[in-house]
Amino acid sequence: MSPDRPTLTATPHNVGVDAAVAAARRVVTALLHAGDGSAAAMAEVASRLTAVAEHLEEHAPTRDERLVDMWAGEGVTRHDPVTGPENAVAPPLPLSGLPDGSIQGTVTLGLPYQGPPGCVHGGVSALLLDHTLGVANHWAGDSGMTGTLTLRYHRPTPLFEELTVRARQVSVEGRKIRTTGEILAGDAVCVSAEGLFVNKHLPRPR
Ligand SMILES: CCCCCCCCCCCCCC(=O)SCCNC(=O)CCNC(=O)[C@H](O)C(C)(C)COP(=O)(O)OP(=O)(O)OC[C@H]1O[C@@H](n2cnc3c(N)ncnc32)[C@H](O)[C@@H]1OP(=O)(O)O
Repeated sequence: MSPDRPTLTATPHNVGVDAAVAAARRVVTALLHAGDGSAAAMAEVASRLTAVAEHLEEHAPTRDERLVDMWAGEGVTRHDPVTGPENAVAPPLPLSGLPDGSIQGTVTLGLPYQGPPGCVHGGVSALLLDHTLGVANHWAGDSGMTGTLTLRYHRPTPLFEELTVRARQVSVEGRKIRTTGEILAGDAVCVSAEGLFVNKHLPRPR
């Protein structure tokens, strides 16, 4: 971690659930690459994946226990669908704080995130931006829930290329927090976002 670029999201471990989740992401991508035309023995693949799921389910805590556990830490989240190392849905997108108060991260998205041919799904872009704007608010000190998120899709966002996702808090007026952000491919802005967050927090499960 660079001292002038603090990491604002959980760092994945190479062991335990994080390592298993990294393998699961690889499986999701490999399945999509394989498709119906694959020569792989899909019935055997399905059987082995089902056995893995059953093993995990057998050894999991209850859902309520897990919810408490997920929210027990006071720092960054490990389970969210954008940055979380224990969430196989997350690409993941690691985020760092910049000296000017903004935050930024880079990510390369593959086939699981496709919308138009060869390009990122617009809803996935919205997910990345909503979360990044939210983390920018935490980093700035005033945070809340998304009230309104306005997106402009300037040009198709490419898969398989490094994207930069960045955001900054713009103003705080009473409970209303305004935040902006962008997704860029190289120097080109693909998607820009304006968010109106309202300072309100749901209680953590206990
Ligand atoms: C472990 C630590 C973790 C740290 C890192 C984690 C990072 C996580 C990042 C996660 C990121 C992901 C984030 C997520 O996924 S958040 C999940 C998605 N968002 C929601 O589910 C929110 C659902 N809505 C609500 O809960 C409430 O309606 C909110 C909270 C929005 C308002 O609440 P409340 O009912 O109490 O508000 P109020 O009526 O007293 O009005 C107050 C003021 O606000 C104005 N207003 C109200 N609504 C809207 C609106 N929709 N747009 C624009 N403005 C709105 C209103 O006019 C008034 O202004 P004024 O009249 O005073 O001028």
